[in-house]
Amino acid sequence: MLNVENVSGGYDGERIVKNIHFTVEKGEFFGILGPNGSGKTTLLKMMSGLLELQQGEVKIDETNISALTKKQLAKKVAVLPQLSPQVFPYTVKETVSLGRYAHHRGFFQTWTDEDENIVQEVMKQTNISHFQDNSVMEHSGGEQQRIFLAQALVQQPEILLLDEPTNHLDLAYQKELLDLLRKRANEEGLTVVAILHDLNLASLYCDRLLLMEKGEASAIANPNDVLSEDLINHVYHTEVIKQPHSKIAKPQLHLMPGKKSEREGEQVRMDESLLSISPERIVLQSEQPMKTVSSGVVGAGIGWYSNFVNRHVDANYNCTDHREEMRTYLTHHGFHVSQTVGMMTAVALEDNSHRVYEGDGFSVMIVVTAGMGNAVDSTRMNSPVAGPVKPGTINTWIFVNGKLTDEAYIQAMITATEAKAQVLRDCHILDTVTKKQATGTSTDSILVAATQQGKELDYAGTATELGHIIGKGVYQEMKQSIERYVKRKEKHDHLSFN
Ligand SMILES: Nc1ncnc2c1ncn2[C@@H]1O[C@H](COP(=O)(O)OP(=O)(O)OP(=O)(O)O)[C@@H](O)[C@H]1O
Repeated sequence: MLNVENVSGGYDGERIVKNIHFTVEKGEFFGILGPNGSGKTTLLKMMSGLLELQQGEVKIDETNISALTKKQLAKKVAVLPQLSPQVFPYTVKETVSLGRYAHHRGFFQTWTDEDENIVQEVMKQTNISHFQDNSVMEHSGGEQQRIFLAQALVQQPEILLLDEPTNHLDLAYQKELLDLLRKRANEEGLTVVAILHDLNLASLYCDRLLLMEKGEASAIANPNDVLSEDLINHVYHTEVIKQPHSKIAKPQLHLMPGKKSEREGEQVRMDESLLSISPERIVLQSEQPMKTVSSGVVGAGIGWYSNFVNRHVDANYNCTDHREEMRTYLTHHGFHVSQTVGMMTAVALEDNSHRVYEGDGFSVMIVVTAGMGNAVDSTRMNSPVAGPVKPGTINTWIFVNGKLTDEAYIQAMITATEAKAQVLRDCHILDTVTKKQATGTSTDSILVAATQQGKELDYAGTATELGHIIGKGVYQEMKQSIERYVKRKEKHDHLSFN
């Protein structure tokens, strides 16, 4: 266990680091963050015994490090300093081997098999074996970083102190180095203390973080608490947005770039002139990407998209990989798949219904295509919905010219779904199997997209103007579209009958 007890210190009597107090447990990965000049390196130098303390103590397992000889300390603590431009003309292997110094008794003690095995193993782990006979001077900053990390690891310390270890490393090596350190921490109980500038990497790898500000500890806690928008904004004087990582329970911070021009952020256009409707597809192309939450065939989930395509497919459309087929279709028709949300429907697109609804400082455009072939009661108890599904689906598009919160996106979906159930009730649409009231169809899709410009719209529940417009608008457009669908079907059935 490493104890940093009320430590203060600096250079030439000046106090740079002030009253820092924390404990790092065996096997813990502890990160030190802070703006340039906040005292991180000075603190690390004091923890490694390189810089004398003005006040306080640094202890390893209750022993003050000032009571240890250099060699005793080197067996316990290894340091990877910031990369120095000055390197000596040794080979890579010689440089790494210097890390074994603490384990040799006499100055001229011979090199043992154990030393060789450890050096070879660590060089393999840090991926430097293949250039072990080259001079260190021939290597790039990133390669030198790995060489000096290997030197620290062959020292087999209990505690590893690293000053910006991922500097100079490309993306893959940053991940590899941090994976390696975390594995050693978990499996071998190596205690890792690392100064990191990348707050997102710190979030992914560190168990706890110390955030320094002007030589003092601004926070010591788990990454979720330290990486709060307010704290980071306060310490770095920079606006960040905190979001969860999409795959694991770790926070990530997004920077907000400054405006490109004064015009950026002005209200953007969102009206029917952006829509083009043909029997083959309905397309909305916006001038700027919109933040979209959708259940489309392509572009589903959360993302920023500028093309929205509702494609007509034949009633007998059957494809083993409909996502891939849809991507091919979009590409073939000139849409960049990465910028497009794509949906499918077998209903006649002429029967769509759409309109722009004006709110106070914002607008909403709603576009609906509706078919009832798979009408279903979602509360059906006995028989699950099973294929083959007949073509016929409700695709609902809601475009908001305004700035929505995540909460508003979710509420918009709730409001739209409630409106859908009401339309189906009023249109007497029944579940095709149970003949009870239908609440939707088994293949419905929805998208809510917002320009994220203009008026801030925090909520979209029915108590708000936005919610009211969505509820009313979805009801009206969907009802219109269903009535057109029903009329066409009656005409078709009548013709087939005759
Ligand atoms: N050898 C030194 N002699 C005198 N002052 C120093 C010395 N090293 C650093 N300082 C000063 O101490 C303060 C803290 O520096 P330190 O290197 O600890 O900050 P840091 O948080 O690691 O910064 P960075 O993120 O830029 O690496 C700075 O104002 C710096 O100028």
